[in-house]
Amino acid sequence: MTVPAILALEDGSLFRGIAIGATGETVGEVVFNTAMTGYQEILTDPSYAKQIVTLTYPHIGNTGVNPEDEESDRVWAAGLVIRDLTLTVSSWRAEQSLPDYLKARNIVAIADIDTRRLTRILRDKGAQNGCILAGDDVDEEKALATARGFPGLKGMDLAREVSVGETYAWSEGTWDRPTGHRPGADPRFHVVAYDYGCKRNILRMLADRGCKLTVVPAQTPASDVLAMNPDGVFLANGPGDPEPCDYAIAAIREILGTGLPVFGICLGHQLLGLASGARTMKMKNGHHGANHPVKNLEDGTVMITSQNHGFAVDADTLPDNVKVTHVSLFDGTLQGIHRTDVPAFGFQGHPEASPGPHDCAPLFDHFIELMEAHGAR
Ligand SMILES: NC(=O)CC[C@H](N)C(=O)O
Repeated sequence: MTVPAILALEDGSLFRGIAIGATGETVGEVVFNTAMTGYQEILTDPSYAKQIVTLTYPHIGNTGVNPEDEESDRVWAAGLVIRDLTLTVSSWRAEQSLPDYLKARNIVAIADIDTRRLTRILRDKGAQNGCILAGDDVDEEKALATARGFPGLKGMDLAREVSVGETYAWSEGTWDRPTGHRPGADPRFHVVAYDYGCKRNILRMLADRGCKLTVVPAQTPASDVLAMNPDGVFLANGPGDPEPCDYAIAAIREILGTGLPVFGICLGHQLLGLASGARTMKMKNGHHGANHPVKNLEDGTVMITSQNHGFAVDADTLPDNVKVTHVSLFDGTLQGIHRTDVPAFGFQGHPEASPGPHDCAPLFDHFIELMEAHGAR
């Protein structure tokens, strides 16, 4: 027995399909992600809070779900939109199938819709607010009104909502441990990581490189972080608009003033830009995928990167002490910055991948080099 579901966009577009997760209602900004793998990592990435994710890859569910692929302790995406759900994999135990995973976590999701048509609308008009209703009595007018009632992500501070409540220690590494360091054994650096919505693979990749991590809530004052005597400070990815996160911008500015090495990823990179005096802006489409080419302006090389952002640092607002290190070859937007006066840098993409290619892993090594140089002084 299939259960009906509808997706309504604020522009009035309607899509009729079937429910593959929980029944009920969800609302958020609808974005499309072009990655061909990694739906579980995408769903559990806290950066997707209040976003409904459309996967452009048409056939989803083939690989089931498993505990190793969780990027946080829950699903953060507000909903899921797919073309075609794999229903034929009979070998999955119930807890390993995508629909059961979504139902157990109360995530509303829709399948059997024309995701190409949806993606074209999002590409032409930019990210749209939308609503999925799933159940036997779905009401189109209600879905449309709910979509139009969503205020949009601009101006929304979500980092403080998704962040951890308590400080905790992290020492687990990745499964393949490319650097040969045994995570947790004889750490060389103490890194304090601001959790604005941190993905676990970032922490693992730092642990691989000899970092002992203390993960702190988004609103932790700089003085508390400095009292932990870190060798470097990491600024995590996270959801929402960076601009209203005034507590984070103030803390980062104070930390930058001490000359400690600082590394920011995605939201962390945007906050580093704001703390350095630049502005951020909302993009028309944003970048969500695992195949985005990014050029390193220092050596001319191109990396294929994993991306998930809807805001960006505005390249026209950079102060003199911030240089551009990377740009997107899709749309020319700013992808990386480095401060010229202090050892601080940020990257807009997701060098930890999960999902995605590993081309950007050397960015983690650069943070280690900055901490080595800082300690040697
Ligand atoms: N992955 C992230 O950290 C996303 C950053 C920010 N929320 C954006 O959409 O641009």
